[in-house]
Amino acid sequence: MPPHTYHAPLPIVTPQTMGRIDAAAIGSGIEGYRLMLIAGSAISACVLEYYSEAVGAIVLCGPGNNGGDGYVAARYLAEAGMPVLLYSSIEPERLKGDAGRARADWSGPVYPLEELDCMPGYVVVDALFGAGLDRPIEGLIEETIAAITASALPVVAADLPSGISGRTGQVQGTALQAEHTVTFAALKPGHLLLPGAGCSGETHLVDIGIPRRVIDEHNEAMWRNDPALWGADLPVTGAAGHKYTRGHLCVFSGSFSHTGAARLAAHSALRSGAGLVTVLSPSSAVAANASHLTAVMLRKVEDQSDLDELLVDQRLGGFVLGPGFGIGEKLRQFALSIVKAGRSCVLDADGISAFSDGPEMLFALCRENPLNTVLTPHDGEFARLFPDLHADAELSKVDRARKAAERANAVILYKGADTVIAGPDGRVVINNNAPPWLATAGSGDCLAGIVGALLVQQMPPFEAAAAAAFLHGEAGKRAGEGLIADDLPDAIPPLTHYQSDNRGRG
Ligand SMILES: NC(=O)C1=CN([C@@H]2O[C@H](COP(=O)(O)OP(=O)(O)OC[C@H]3O[C@@H](n4cnc5c(N)ncnc54)[C@H](OP(=O)(O)O)[C@@H]3O)[C@@H](O)[C@H]2O)[C@H](O)CC1
Ligand SMILES: [K+]
Repeated sequence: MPPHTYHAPLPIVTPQTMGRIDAAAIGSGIEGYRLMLIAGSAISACVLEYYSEAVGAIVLCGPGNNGGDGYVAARYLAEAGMPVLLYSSIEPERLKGDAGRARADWSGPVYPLEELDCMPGYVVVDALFGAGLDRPIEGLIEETIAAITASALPVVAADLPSGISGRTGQVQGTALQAEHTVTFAALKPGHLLLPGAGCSGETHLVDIGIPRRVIDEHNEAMWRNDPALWGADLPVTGAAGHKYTRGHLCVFSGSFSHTGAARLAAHSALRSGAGLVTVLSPSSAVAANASHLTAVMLRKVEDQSDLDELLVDQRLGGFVLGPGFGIGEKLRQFALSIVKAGRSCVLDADGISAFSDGPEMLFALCRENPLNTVLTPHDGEFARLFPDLHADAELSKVDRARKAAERANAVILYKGADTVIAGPDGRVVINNNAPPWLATAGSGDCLAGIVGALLVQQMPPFEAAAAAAFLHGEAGKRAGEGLIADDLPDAIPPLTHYQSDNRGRG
């Protein structure tokens, strides 16, 4: 298969920055109302494409420019011959600026929201709130959302489903569930972070005429995960390559009854291109591991002196520590000596929980040996390691991951259906290719193995973590619904499929 050529990764911006982008575009001579006309026409086009059989459209307009988009969409839908019923949450005379102009250009009746009747066969256009939502929805609009939800009418949202914070993806009081969301110029975190991602349905990103240059000037170092970000950093196996040039990864096994996790990670690592993979096993588990391993090698590592001996071999480029290992002093000492030795280290599962009571020494060592460590917490593990960040309701998952990466001096791969990867330098990607059935026992062990494999193949850790999350998602899709973790390693796609020359990298 030929390598993909990607133009550019999709930037993600917060609604606050989007406001600045709008202002900059308008300041450079682009007329604001023109942006609204294109936005409204895109919403109308979405309705006509997906709901051409609808009896009509119920358009709900709010107090700001999101409502303005609704008036424009209503006009285009009516011009296309679709019956339109338009309801406003405020007296229409109060609309100002571009939204006021959009209202003036709408020649049909405007009904107060109180009169809304969710008639069967209609499609709802939600233009109540977009980027400007800044507090919980209550009162009449809350009741309206409840009525639409109860009616099960399909919803097309303008910019964001009303009630979803574009910055955090969190529900502000209550929120509409859209089948389609039409957004403008750039994705917002709320389209990709849960629960906003789920409420958005299918998200359509529309170019409304804001130059890419203006968006790039306001970039927040945040992208949707995409091979365009890391395709050029994927390891290339040249004709002269041999197994040592492809890196040697070691994966620690747990004790006798906890060996499967390490083997899943090890198998995934080999499938992700590591030249050699060795499972490091305590004596009690050597027999159990030996009976299951073929291409993966096996070595006894019982205690610190065994590990010290191993660390003398510079060819052992990286370690995966945590899956099935057990929480305790042994894990902490192993982790600290690996990081101290300047080796790549993926700390997963118990490898994270073991530091709940005092991660400072680990974080300090990571500072001395930057670009070596990747932490892969799920939400519970994140809460154990960064309780203050986890408890801060003001922070989005992106904010939490960023602050954690900065504090830990390590790459944070914050797992979930909306996995966020953050580097200590502030870069962030949000991954959105994981199918729901990827959430299965052992899936995280496979992911840790993929990260480790890419690290020992000399991929920089932020790119390695982002690529691993993406490959893991693709493997989940390839293995299909009903997969178990044992299926995942063999479903990892070939890396060459995603190699690129990175022309799009900004
Ligand atoms: N991105 C683009 O390029 C374009 C986007 N457009 C659309 O414009 C909106 C953003 O418009 P804005 O007017 O800034 O904000 P909203 O329409 O989302 O909200 C309007 C006001 O609503 C009030 N508010 C906020 N939360 C609540 C709440 N929970 N209950 C009641 N009222 C609420 C708030 O005003 P206050 O004075 O009451 O504080 C908001 O200011 C964007 O999403 C796009 O759809 C343009 O079309 C141009 C191109
Ligand atoms: K909306």
